Amino acid sequence: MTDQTTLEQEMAAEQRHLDRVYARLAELRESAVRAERDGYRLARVGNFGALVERDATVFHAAQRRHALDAEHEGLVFGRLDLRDRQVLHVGRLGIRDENAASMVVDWRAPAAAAFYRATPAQPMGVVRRRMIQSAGERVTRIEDDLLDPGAAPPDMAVVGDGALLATLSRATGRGMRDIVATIQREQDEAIRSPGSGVTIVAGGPGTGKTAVALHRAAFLLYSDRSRYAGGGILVVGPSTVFVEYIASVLPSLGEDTATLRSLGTLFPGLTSSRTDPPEVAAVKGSLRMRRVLERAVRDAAPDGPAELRLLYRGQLLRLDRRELDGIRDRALPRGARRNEVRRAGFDGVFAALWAQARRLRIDRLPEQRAFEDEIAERPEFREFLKAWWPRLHPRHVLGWLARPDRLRRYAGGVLSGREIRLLEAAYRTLDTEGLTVADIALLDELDALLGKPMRPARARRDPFQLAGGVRELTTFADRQRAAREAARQRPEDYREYAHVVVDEAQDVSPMQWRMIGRRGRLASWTVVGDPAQTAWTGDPAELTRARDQALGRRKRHEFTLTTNYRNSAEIFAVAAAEIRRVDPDLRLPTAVRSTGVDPVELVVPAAELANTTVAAATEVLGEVEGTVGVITPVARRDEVAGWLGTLGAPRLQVVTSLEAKGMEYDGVVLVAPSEIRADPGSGVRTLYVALSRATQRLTTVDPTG
Ligand SMILES: Nc1ncnc2c1ncn2[C@@H]1O[C@H](COP(=O)(O)OP(=O)(O)OP(=O)(O)O)[C@@H](O)[C@H]1O
Repeated sequence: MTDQTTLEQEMAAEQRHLDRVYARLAELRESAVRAERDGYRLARVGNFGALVERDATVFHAAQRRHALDAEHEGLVFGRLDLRDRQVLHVGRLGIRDENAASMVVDWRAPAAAAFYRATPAQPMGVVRRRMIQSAGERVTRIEDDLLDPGAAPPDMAVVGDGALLATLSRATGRGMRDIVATIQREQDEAIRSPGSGVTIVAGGPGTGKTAVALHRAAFLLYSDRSRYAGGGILVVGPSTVFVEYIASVLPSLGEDTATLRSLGTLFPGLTSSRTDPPEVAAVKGSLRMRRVLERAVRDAAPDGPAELRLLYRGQLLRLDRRELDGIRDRALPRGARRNEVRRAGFDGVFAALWAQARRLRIDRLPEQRAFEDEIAERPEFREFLKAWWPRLHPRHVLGWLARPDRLRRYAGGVLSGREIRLLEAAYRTLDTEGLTVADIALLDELDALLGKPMRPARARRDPFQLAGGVRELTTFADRQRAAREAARQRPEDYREYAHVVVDEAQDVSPMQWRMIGRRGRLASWTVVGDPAQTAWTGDPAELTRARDQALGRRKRHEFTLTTNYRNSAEIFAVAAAEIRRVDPDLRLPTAVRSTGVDPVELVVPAAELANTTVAAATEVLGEVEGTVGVITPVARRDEVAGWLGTLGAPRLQVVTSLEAKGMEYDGVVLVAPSEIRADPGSGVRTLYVALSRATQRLTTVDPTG
């Protein structure tokens, strides 16, 4: 127990430092605003010298002001007392006093690494590590670890009683929080792993994989801003619900240049959040679909003309279906892209008509060139060409799969009879229900196979080129600002990301790996996931192959996280028992927090499921301050949402067991868990995910019979 006076004295000392920091912050902000204003005035002079000077004022000032505004809350969260008596305060932002002495070290700077990594066994020169919590500009709590007692001066106080656990027990808001103040050593190692190559982070539920991935993105932006903000960082998550959940973490760390996308929104112009049943997703996600799609893109357009008939100088020129198919085949050698070789197809038609005209010995037949020009003038011939070899959008070709005869033709010998029937049933509702997330990867594949129709190259904008055409000297701040602009201006189908982060990677199908891989050819990667949570029921070897292909031969750095920070020990025990059904030897993380409250398990007659669910949700809403997730089998989502109406809005969210991937709620009501488990492919694993979403309360409601 810490004595009260010591605690008060230590808190007062930290408060004095914090006051100085905020006073300095106000000064910096004021001078940034002034500099920005003066800079604009200077720029009006318009000569080169003034522009260069503006460089040092406006850009720097605006960037600085932006950072100062973004990082106000919880600015300082740590302190290190080192063996050499030096004291470092660690925070969201680096700040120096008027004599350039450090008041706060940025958490991503090398000097701050010891804050996260030092242990009693390896103190890294740290005698005492202090965590500082604050609300607004007031210090509310401090918590010390004495790492090197032998080196501690006799008057060094050590105070506090478990700030990490206190942080973990706080209620969850709608969005994920950053963990910058409490990053743990094993997490820090993954966050600061080298920027190049592939960093793979594994670990069970709640071990902070997502948090690590996002903090790593912030770390990379700090360590090499021109590379990562310039080229861009793409963060891919499983669902729209998840992307909304994590969207505020990077901005809370002062970074807003990364692009966040769900797997259903990676293809430009078409999006989906609808999921297929796992056995359908396994077919759509299989690499064998590539062969099916290759066949489709070689096929005749369904409503295209069956033949060409043309009256030329009194004679009928005619190309029948077989001849037209032959011309298309020859114009489309393997690997050619249909939209890009239209010209070759048209040339084939001209050549066949010319040969026929010669065979028919048509009277006064002109030279070949003149013959072709004459035909090309005819509107009905031009209409024919457009209908016979239209410019195809991937969505057109995907629509062809909804015709059972075509699907069987494309998939015959590639997919099994059962798989074809599954696809047939799934695509029967394509026009009414729309695309699913798995279709988006197929569209992207089709896009690669079809190629883009030729269009004139557009001039690329130089993000550093400023108004007036003067390419100015660029400073760090200048580039940072340009990078932010570049992020905003990136085209929707941008593919040159410098870094790609893939979250919940265990659920990325082979076809989805191909889609993501196309966007990361030049990238280094961070891949996080937990194989035990996968809903993938297809061929695991295919999955590895597709993933390896996307990641290339880049050097891999692997990390495993071992502590579950999300679930109470009581809740995780239930989830752990579930996964042990299929994987008794799996190494599971340790849940660090106990609430003393066991999950509630209700089994009720089917007729009472609705009432019991509403009652359970009401009770859990009363027990926790933060969010409540009602997790349902996929088929029951709308029904359950109907039972609940607006209950608990906006704290309560209804999600399917598949949408629950990566999510976290303070309380969870899980509806019909045995229906989720009943899926023979991935049921148990999906249920394991659903059972491990809650931080404090879990109630399951199962219907009997
Ligand atoms: N070092 C930490 N300090 C405080 N909170 C942490 C820490 N690490 C993780 N957390 C919290 O634990 C929870 C789980 O983290 P996260 O969602 O990143 O885990 P995950 O490994 O991605 O989980 P899952 O695989 O179940 O989706 C989050 O609320 C996160 O903020």
